[in-house]
This record gives sequence, C-alpha cells and structure tokens, in this order.
Amino acid sequence: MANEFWIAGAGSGKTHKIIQDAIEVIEAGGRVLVVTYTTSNQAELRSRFVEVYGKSSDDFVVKGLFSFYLEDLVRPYQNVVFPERIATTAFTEHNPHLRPGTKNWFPNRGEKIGDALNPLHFLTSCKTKAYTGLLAKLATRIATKSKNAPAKRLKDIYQRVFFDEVQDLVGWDYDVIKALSKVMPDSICCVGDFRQTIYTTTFGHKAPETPVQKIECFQGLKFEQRSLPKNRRCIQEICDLSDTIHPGLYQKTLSEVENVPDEVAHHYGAFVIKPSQVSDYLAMFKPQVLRWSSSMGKGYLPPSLSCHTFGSSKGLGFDRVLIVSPEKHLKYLGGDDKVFDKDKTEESRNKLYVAITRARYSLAFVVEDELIDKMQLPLWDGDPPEVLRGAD
Ligand SMILES: Nc1ncnc2c1ncn2[C@@H]1O[C@H](COP(=O)(O)OP(=O)(O)OP(=O)(O)O)[C@@H](O)[C@H]1O
Repeated sequence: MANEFWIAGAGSGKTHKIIQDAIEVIEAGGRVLVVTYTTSNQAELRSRFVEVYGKSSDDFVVKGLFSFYLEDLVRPYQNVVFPERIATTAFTEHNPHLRPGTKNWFPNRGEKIGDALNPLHFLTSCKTKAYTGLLAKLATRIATKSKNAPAKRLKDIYQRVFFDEVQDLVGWDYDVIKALSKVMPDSICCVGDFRQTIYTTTFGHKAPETPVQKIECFQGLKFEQRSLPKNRRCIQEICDLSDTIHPGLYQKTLSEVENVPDEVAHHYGAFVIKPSQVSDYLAMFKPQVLRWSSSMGKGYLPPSLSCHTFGSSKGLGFDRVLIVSPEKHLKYLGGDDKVFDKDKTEESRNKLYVAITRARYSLAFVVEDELIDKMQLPLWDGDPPEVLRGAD
C-alpha cells in the first residue's frame, strides 16, 4: 500500500477512518501517531478513539503539529545544528525577523553564518525556544544534515503516521512530509478538506500554498489520492446549505443520514432567528452556540454559556447548532454573493462552511431585525413544538 492522501468534505468520515485504521494497526501489535494542528481536534481524536476502542491506549499517540516537530523531528538530532537543548517553542504568527509593520529584517537574523545554521534565525535570543513558524524549516535542515535520521527513528516507533487537517499545512511542512515519505513510503496517511482551510501553520508565501499546489505536491510524492463521497454527519438540508458556500467548485454533497432520531425530530433543518428569540431558542433546543469570535453575541447570550468559536469547532459535530455570524456571512446567506470577493484569503468563507457543517440536524443563524427580511432561510416560528409543550 502506498502513502495515502484523503481529501473529502465535512462530515464524510475522515476522523472515523483514522480511528478505524488506527485500531486495526494497534490490534495487530503496532503503534500509531496522529498529528493535527488544533487542540480541539486533538481532544476530539482522543475521545473518539476511546469511544470506539473502549479504552485509551499508549499505542494511540496524538500530537499537535509543533510538538511533533519539536519532539520527534528536531530535538532528537538537534546536535547536528545547535548544541543547547531546545526546551520549547515560541509561537509566531508573523515573521519574527521583520521590524514590525515593515519588510526590513533585524540584523544578524539570516539563515546561515558561513556554512553553519544561525541560531538566531530559528531560535529566540535565549537559544532554547524555537519559533513555531520556522520549525518545519529547521526540521528539514536537520533531516538533510542527519541523513534523514528523524524519519528513520519515527519509522521505528510508529507503524502508521496520520496527518489530519492537512489543508492547513503549507510551504516547509511539505518538505517535512517529503523527507518522511522517502523513508516511510507506505505508512503515511494525510487527511484533509480544502473547504475547511482556516488556519495556516506559518507566515510567508513558500509553496505549496494553494489547494492545487498542495495536490500537485502529493501527486509528486506519489501519494495515492482518495475521497469519501458522502456526508455522514448532516441531514441533506444542511448539506445543501453548505454546498452554497463554495459555488461551482465541488460536486453536490449527498447525505448518508437517512433518519432524524425521534428525540430531535420536533425541530430540524436550517433557520434564522431574531436576537429577541435567542433565549427561548436556547431553552427549547439547547443548541451548541458557535460564534465568529468570543466577543460576539454578548447582548443576548448568557455570560456563563459554553460557546465555541468557528475555529475551535473544527472537527466537532453537534445535534443542534446556533450560529452567531458576522454581518458579512448573513449578507451572503441573504443572496449577496459578492461579499467574499475582496478577501485576501478564504478564511471567512471557509469558517462559514465549517460552522454550518458542525450541525447534524438543526442549525439557526441569529439575524438582526433589519436583515431578517432579506434572508432566504425560514424564520423560526417561535412556537414550542408539541413534544416540548407536553413536557411542561
Ligand atoms: N464509515 C462510517 N460508518 C459509520 N459512521 C460513520 C462512518 N464514517 C463516519 N461516520 C460518522 O459520521 C460522522 C462524521 O464523521 P467524521 O467526524 O469522521 O467526519 P470528518 O470527515 O472527520 O468531519 P469534519 O472534517 O467535518 O470534522 C461521525 O458521527 C461518524 O461517527
């Protein structure tokens, strides 16, 4: 079996596949590593594993991308480049070598000093913390200087390595995958969905950056491309709404969910509600609230309510979802298909897709009164369903 690259839509069973494959490897006496970017997805993978396997296992190892780079690819062989132990990472959203707001570099931050690597390029001034945005580059340099020793070590420890949310990887991350795949030609599985690209692991513009470049990269590395054709989480009505977010780019999503369970059948589909209806809606249906940012919805959401941001909801699924979106998203849903045209990245569009596809059976958007008439989704009628009236 060659290395694999699974690219499939939301709810299609990518996590399910990782868990099933992992259990197969573990039951045959092997060990599995799953690398993923977000902490919420790390927690989801661990809990889904326990749900299916019945218990946790030391042979099912889940790591964040930067911990993986540091612990498995950098630290074990770091002495080929830097003698002092790299203790931890320093998170870098932007290039740490540029003077803020300019394109000018601080002095002495170039990659090399003569033939040697410059610690100040990869590490903070104390030389014990590695910049996260340059960890993949450092791992690549260490792989070259150590004759790919980290990949060989990894192969000895793990029979199968999964990279989940592979859409978020860019640039040097792919050099890492290239180095690993030279030593592990049949035990790497990369899984992702380009419609859910909402993060990027580093700054800069090193290729591959676009979905097309990334697919070409996997093809160049001879990964076998696979897909999962159906959505197994969301009912068809929610799949149809999710399909409107990237018009013309993907095939129609078909739902594999045939029945709405009795306990939620009194309310399903996609709706809009007014801010004044939020408290009744929360009381009646107990949806999981997803909001663009943690500062949104404060005027009508109870302060103690546990909410996810769109970003932290990635990888998760809920029977019912209530979405607090920025006006831009609501305008899009109201038929203004130009709202994303000037965006420099796909983040906003993709976050809307992620939020919609978390819902299994019902979702509702909170829409301010002045926009509500423009919405194409039905306004929730506010009536308690029969089944809930009976419970009063
Ligand atoms: N082969 C399968 N058989 C039965 N149930 C499945 C199968 N694949 C997925 N499911 C169920 O469908 C739902 C969605 O699957 P999963 O979470 O694995 O999708 P995903 O592709 O990882 O989603 P996302 O990218 O949106 O996070 C889950 O409830 C899962 O248990």
